[in-house]
Amino acid sequence: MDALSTHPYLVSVALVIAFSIVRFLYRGYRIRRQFKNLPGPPHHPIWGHILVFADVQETLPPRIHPHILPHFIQQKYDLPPLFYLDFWPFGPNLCIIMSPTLINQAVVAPSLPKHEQVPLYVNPLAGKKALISLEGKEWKKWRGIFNPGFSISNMMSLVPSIVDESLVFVSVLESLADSGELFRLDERVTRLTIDVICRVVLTRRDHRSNSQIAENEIVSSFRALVDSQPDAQTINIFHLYDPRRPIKQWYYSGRLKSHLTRLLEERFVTRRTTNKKGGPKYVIDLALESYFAQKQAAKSNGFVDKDTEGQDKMLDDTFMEYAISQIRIFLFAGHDTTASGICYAFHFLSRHPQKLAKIRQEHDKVFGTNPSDAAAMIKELPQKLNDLPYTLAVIKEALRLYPPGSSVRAGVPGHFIVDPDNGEKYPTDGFLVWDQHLGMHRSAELWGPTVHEFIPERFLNTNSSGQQYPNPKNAWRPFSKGPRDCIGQEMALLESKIVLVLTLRSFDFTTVFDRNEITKIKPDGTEWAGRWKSKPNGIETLWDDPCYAVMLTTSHPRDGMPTKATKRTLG
Ligand code: HEM
Repeated sequence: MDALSTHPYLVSVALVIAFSIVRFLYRGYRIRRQFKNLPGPPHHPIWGHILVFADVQETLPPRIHPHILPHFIQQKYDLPPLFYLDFWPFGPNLCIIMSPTLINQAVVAPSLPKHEQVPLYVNPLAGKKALISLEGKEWKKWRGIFNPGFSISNMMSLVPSIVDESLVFVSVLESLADSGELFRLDERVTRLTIDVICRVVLTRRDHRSNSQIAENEIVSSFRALVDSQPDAQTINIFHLYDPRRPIKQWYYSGRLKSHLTRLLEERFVTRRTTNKKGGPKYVIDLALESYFAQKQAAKSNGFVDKDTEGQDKMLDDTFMEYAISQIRIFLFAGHDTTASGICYAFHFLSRHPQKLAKIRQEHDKVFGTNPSDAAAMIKELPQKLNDLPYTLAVIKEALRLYPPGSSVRAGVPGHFIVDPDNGEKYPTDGFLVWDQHLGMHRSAELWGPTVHEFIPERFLNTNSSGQQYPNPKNAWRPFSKGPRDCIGQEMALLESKIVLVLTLRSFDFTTVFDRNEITKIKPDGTEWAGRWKSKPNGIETLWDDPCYAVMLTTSHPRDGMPTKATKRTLG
């Protein structure tokens, strides 16, 4: 009797396995072959670029953020500003672009669709309707609805609210300075940025989230969700495929949704009575106005939306679903990005006393020499924030050296990136096209020999010819460029300016990376403790700085930037 008739199931299973292996190998062969004539590091017929990645990582300190690696790969193999990396089967294959002219052909005109990795990562945190992963008409409609709230003119009207939240941060710093303790600056600033987002987007004075001084249901559910994301730097499959994760995410997502629903309903009822004419408009109020205006316009054109027909005077389910997703994405995309920029501004200034003196002088000039006058002045005349070119240059330089994020797109069949200098065409189909902000910001070819130095002056006098420090066109792009650029960029810049003005003249900051000291930091709700593991290479700095960016769900300064604050005595 043959095997087929005695063990039919076993034979079938064996055939399926054999077929899958052949398919896997054939796929691998085709993918590896794709790289034959593409620019990139030396390519191995079996390992692709996996060993290149491991080799370069070996020369770097622990836990560096993955978006720093392509820069070092490019340096080691002297690669052009567009190159490919083959990580199959461990991840999508990459088309890495570090040139403004080339990347604009993927994110500006045209703007390619987001890569499938974006919703995969974002949806558990923000739901399926978040702007960052929507496409086409749906994205356009909802971006249009939320744009007015984030416009610079509306943000200016919300400056007093941002100042109020920042003053809480100042009082937190005062008590930390009084105690003399070491604390994680990143955590304190992150709580501030969460409070600012909640305030600006959603809540009035009486509904402040106050996460800087107490626990808050929305903030704790949101942070539990963020913490539930898998650690991108582990290959431990028990962690990566932890079956408890979806349950945790479902639970916290549900809690967040019910809190936000209640707040939105309250806000809907009170907004007509509390919104003064010409007064500040919270982002959600303006979104509601745009939404109802769009609905009205559609109705006038004879279009009836069956799902929301008859709900003109109430919050309909469609608005609720999208609004909740947007609030969640604003919290997610806006909190630690802004915090990282502010922290690095503090850090670089503390390492460059002359630049610190220069920014303090600017604040004295615009707000007078008594630091405690500044808050009231900003509230009364928010336009004064436009008179701070050096402060803006400091923030831009901090975001240049450590951009918190980047942008990833899906290559499409038939779309090639064309090098205008030589007409060379580069395929995008099948690749994750990576708008590599850090690589671009750290390119000596673009920024000159001082590329790794903290020189805010490079963003001043951009019109003068023969500049000492080049500031190449479109090469500064922490917020990305094109139609899918960051909706919250004006808010992030305004908030950063306010925080620097309210703190720099009152405090000195020193970062401390002595391991013995770091272990003494009081528990602060963060996951840093126990995350540090020295590497055999003994390297603990990057670009001569221990405070490099690491990955903890998103980009953060290493160890949360352990800092000591001291009060300044003004003479
Ligand atoms: C320094 C602070 C910030 C940085 C560096 C930053 C960076 C970015 C980048 C690079 C993108 C493009 C992402 C992509 O293409 O996938 C983006 C998009 C986005 N950002 Fe920000 N962001 C910051 C602050 C904020 C704030 C404060 C908010 C809101 C409160 C926000 C909300 C968003 C949203 C909703 C998108 C998606 C926009 C769309 O696809 O239409 N961001 N941000």
